[in-house]
Amino acid sequence: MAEIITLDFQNISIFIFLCLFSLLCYGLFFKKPKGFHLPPSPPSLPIIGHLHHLLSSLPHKSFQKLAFKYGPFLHLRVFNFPIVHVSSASMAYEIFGTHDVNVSYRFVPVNKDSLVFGSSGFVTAPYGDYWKFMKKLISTKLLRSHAIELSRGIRAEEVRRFCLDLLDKARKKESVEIGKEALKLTNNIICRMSMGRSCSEENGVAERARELVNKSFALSVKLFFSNIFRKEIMGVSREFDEFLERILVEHEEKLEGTQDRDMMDYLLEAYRNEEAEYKITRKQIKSLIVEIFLGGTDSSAQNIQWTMAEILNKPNVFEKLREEIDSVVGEKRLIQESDLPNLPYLQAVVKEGLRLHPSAPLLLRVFGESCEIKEFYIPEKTTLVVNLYAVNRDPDSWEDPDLFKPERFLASSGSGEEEKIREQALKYVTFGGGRRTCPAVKLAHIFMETAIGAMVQCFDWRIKGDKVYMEEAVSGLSLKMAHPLECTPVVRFDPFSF
Ligand code: HEM
Repeated sequence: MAEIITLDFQNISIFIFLCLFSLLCYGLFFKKPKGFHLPPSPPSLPIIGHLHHLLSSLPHKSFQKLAFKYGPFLHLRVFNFPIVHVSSASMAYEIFGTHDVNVSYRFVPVNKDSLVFGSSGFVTAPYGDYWKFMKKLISTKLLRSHAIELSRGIRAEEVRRFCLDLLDKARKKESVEIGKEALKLTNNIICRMSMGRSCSEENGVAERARELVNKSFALSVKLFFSNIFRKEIMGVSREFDEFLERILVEHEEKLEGTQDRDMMDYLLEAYRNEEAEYKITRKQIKSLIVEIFLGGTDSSAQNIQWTMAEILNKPNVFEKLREEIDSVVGEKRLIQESDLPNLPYLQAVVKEGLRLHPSAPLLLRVFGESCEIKEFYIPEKTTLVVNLYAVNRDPDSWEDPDLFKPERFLASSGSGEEEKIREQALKYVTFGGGRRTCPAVKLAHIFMETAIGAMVQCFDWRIKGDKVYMEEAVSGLSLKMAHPLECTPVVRFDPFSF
C-alpha cells in the first residue's frame, strides 16, 4: 500500500513538473503582442502538445480529421514546434496570395554536405538571389513552353518505347505494375531532357539514375534525422556525386559546337560565365539535377498510376476517353503531344486524378516573419502545413469532393462556365502555390496525358477481381497506392503495325 502511495506521489510530481515545463516552453515560444490571438487550437497534452492527434500512418488524413472538427485554420504544437495547419481553399488562397513572400521558405531537413536535400539545393534554398537565378534558368531552358517544344522529340521516342514494352508484355500475356512502367517512362524522359546525349535506356545511364532515385526515396524519413543517419545519407550522396561528375566531364569535353543542348549544358554555361548574375558552383549543378530527378520522376509516375486506377474502376469514363481519342487521333497512329489541346476530356481526367491524389499531400513551409492572417497572430518561424489533399477535397469548394468526376473540369458551351473553371483552378493546389509552386506543371500534364492516352488507346486492361483497391499509403512525404496497380494489357490497337 505504502509503495502504491509513493508511486502515485511520484507520478503526480512528474505530471506537475511536465505541466509546468510545458507551460514554460509554451510561454517562451508563443510570446505574442498583447491583443493578438493565435488561430484556434484543439485540446492538447502537456509536453507533446497535439502529437497524439497526428500519429497515424496517413498524416494528411489525421490533419484533415482535426480540421473537420476544429476548423480550416488551426494552431497546433508538437513538443516545442508551433505549426499552422491550412485545409480550406479560401485560406490557401489567402496564404499564397497575400502572404506569399513570407511563406516562401521551405521546412526541409537540410543535410549540409549532401546532394540529396543538401544546403546547395534549389528546392531547399531560401527565397533569395540563388533561388531566383536558378528558377529563371530552369524555367527558360527546361520547363517553359518554348523549351518544352524543343524537347518534344525525346518524349515522343520514349512514349513509343513505353508502348512497345507494353505490347511485348501483352503478347506474352504478362501482367505489369503500372507505377513501375510509368516510372521507367518519366525517368527516361527526365534523364534525356536534363543530361541529354549521355543517357539512354540502352547504355545503362537512365537505369543507374533510377536506382539512385530509389535509394534516395528509401532514405526519405531518415533525412529528418540526419545526425543519426548521416553515414547512410552521405553514402547515397557520394554515389550520386560520382555518377553526375562523370556525366559533367563528358559534357565539358563535348560542349563546343554541340547543337542539341540539354539542361546540363546550360548549367555548365552559367557556371563558366564570369559575368553571370549569380556565380553557381559545380555542387549546385549536381544538386539541381538530383532534385529534378527526385521531384519529377516519382511524382508523375504515382499520378499516372492513381489516375489509371480511377479510370479502370469506371468503365464509362474509360469508354468516353477512348471515344474522344479515337475521334481526334484516328485509328492509324499513336496519340502524340500535338493532339493534347484537342482532347479536353483527357485533360479533365488527368486533372481530376491529380486533384484526388496529390503525390505530395502535405506542403511544408515556414513563416519568415511574424504576421497577422485574418484576425490571428502568427509568430515568426512557425511551420506552415498546407494540406493539399484536404484543400483539393474541400466540401465548400467542390461538389461531391471525394468522387472522381472529370466532368467538373469541362467547360460546357453555356456562358459563365469558363469563369467557373477559372475559379476552380484557384482551389486546386496539387502543385502547391505562390512563387514556390511547382515550375513543371505543364510538363507533368504532358507526361500524364500522353501516357494515359496511349494506355487507353492501345490496350484493354484485365484486373484481378472486380475493382482496383484504392487504399492509400504514405512513404516519406509521398502518397502511394497501398496495393500497387497490377494488371494485364490486351492489345486493342497496335499503332506500329501500319
Ligand atoms: C504530377 C507531377 C508533379 C507534382 C504533383 C508536383 C508537385 C510539386 C509540389 C507540390 C511542389 C511544391 C510546391 C510549393 O511549395 O508550392 C513542387 C515543387 C517542385 N517541383 Fe514538382 N511536381 C510534379 C512534377 C514535377 C516535374 C516533372 C519536375 C521537373 C522536371 C518538378 C520539379 C519541381 C521543382 C524543381 C520544385 C521546387 C520549386 C521551388 O522550390 O521553387 N516537378 N512540385
